[in-house]
Amino acid sequence: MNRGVNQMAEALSIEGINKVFERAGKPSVEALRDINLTVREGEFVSIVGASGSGKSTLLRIIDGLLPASSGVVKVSGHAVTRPGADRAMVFQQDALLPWKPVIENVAYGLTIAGTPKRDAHATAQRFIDMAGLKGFEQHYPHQLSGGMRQRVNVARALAVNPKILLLDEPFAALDAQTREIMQTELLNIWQKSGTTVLLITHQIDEAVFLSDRVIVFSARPGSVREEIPIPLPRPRALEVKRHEAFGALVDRIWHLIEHEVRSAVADNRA
Ligand SMILES: Nc1ncnc2c1ncn2[C@@H]1O[C@H](COP(=O)(O)OP(=O)(O)OP(=O)(O)O)[C@@H](O)[C@H]1O
Repeated sequence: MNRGVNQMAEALSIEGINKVFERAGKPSVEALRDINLTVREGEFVSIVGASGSGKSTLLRIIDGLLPASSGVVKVSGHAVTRPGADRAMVFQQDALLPWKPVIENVAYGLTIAGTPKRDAHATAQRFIDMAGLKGFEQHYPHQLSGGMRQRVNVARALAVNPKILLLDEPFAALDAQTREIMQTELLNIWQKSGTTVLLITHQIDEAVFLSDRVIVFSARPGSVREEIPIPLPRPRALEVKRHEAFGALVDRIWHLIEHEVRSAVADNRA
């Protein structure tokens, strides 16, 4: 498998998405305003923005878990109306089945879709190997570290061969060192699988390290404030974080959202 073959083809197209949450007896909440964004096949794109700027809401709309108030999301040209096998989501919280070993957790999406067990396990094994979990096939989630469990989650999401992998702060619960290791693991898996990735993160350095492009959201209602291309060469190793160009990109993005992050923090304190 190699990435970048179809870099010109659009994997995801978000067209004029608005989202207003109506609340009985309370003022409605405008979460997203006129979001327009396209992601090419094999591209790695991150969204950063202040807390409450609608990032998770957008990911849930893309996944088909939540309807938009207006606008359309298309995956490979087809409008999204509900969750589907062309999208897979990984959340911050562990979503593994505690009573199933790693191999069955990774194969789970395939078996419920009717894939014969032998084939499902063969595919699962491929992604277990890719995620560096060889030897842990028969371990149960409680026998794994937090970082390993998140790797199982990523392997499970990729095993169903989604067009797009949606990652909602997947490493937020991990300590700083494990998080950095997971970032490189994710890059390795992404390079090998060729999947299109849309990642939400609060960590600007994580977004810069991983992405081809970083989308900066304004404060609520969330809208695309700026798109920053990340021209750092690939493959990337953690050393790239020490380069001047890396620091300059992180600074630029931080300056774009600093004011909004500060006001979101002040709101939460009030
Ligand atoms: N079901 C809901 N009903 C009402 N308001 C909601 C609902 N879900 C989200 N919101 C509001 O929509 C806004 C956007 O929330 P969302 O969780 O998408 O932001 P976020 O950028 O992902 O935040 P964070 O970075 O803190 O996770 C917030 O003000 C939130 O309170």
